[in-house]
Amino acid sequence: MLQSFKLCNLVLSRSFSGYVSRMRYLTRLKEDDEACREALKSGNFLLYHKLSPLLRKTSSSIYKLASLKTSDLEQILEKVGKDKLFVNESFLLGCTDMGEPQFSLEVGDIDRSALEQECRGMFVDLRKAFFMLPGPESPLAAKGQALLRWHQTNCFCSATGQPTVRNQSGSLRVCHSSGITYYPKMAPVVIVLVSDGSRCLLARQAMFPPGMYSALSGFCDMGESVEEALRREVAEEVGLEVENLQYSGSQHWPFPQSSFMLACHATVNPDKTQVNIDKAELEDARWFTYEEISEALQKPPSDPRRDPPVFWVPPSYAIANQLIQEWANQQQLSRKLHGIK
Ligand SMILES: NC(=O)c1ccc[n+]([C@@H]2O[C@H](COP(=O)([O-])OP(=O)(O)OC[C@H]3O[C@@H](n4cnc5c(N)ncnc54)[C@H](O)[C@@H]3O)[C@@H](O)[C@H]2O)c1
Ligand SMILES: [Mg+2]
Repeated sequence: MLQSFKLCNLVLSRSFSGYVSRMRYLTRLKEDDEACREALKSGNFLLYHKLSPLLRKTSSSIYKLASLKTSDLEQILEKVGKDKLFVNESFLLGCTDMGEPQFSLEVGDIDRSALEQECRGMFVDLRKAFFMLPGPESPLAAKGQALLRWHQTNCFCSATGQPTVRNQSGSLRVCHSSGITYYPKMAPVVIVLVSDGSRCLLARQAMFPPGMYSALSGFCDMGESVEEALRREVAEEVGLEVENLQYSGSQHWPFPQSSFMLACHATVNPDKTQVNIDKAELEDARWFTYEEISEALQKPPSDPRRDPPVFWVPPSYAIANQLIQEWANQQQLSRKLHGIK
């Protein structure tokens, strides 16, 4: 069985591009428990302590996700008094560009400082880790946490109350009593940057850090399209009617519990820009000029413990930042065309 699996992978990697063979390999690992157990023997593991990922400082003093090989992880587990079979509790995350499988493992029931010492790293709250990690590592850290959280909160069938059982990869859980299969879920959220042609509309919730304003956002209701959700959210939160919706991109967002952010641009009639804020949702919503936005994009987020609350926008790992950046680029281009400095 294993031999034929390896042969099959070899044939795949010769006949397809690297990307296609990696995706086919992952599909196989998701569906085939034995193949996944085998992959655990040569995996890369991200560790989480009560959902905080393990980071390590590199020789060039930047922080990266600590990725442990199977043999290293087994040795560490034995040193902290845990059976090395604990590795099998990991969940499949993906694979590296070299085709090595990646897993996440929750180690919250092991002594944190002993683990940090053995791993030469530290467990960091995910929100803080986002500020410390290089750009491409944040989505992986978020995915690892989201998958662990989903399994921790879906141990029982909502129809029967009976325990659900995971497959080896962690791509699903089954209730053997009802036969229901549960798959990891994300809640769709629309996020929209509204423009009146020369200004953009940003808002803040009372829970945001002082001074931070972001694009309008909201969870999609059951049965809604992205376009419907977006028009409704803007109407509800600031009392405006948007038009010209344009898709920009998407992002998995681990807070509060795995959202799927769908980001768009939209415009309003420049004669109808009076905002009427829903104070239950938002503390403030304001129109910002190109000058205010480009200044905010150039400065790092302020530290609320040190700085007075000045206006700033979400950092680059948040899709709100992408929307704001795109709007600023578009404004810059149109100002150039019209000879405005
Ligand atoms: N990545 C980014 O750039 C970015 C930017 C803005 C918001 N966000 C995320 O988008 C999420 C939603 O934005 P919002 O707060 O403006 O939404 P919102 O305007 O829909 O208001 C949130 C309220 O909606 C209700 N709600 C409905 N469905 C929900 C669900 N599935 N899960 C939780 N609450 C639900 C709750 O009462 C909640 O208090 C936020 O939690 C935030 O983490 C991400
Ligand atoms: Mg909202």
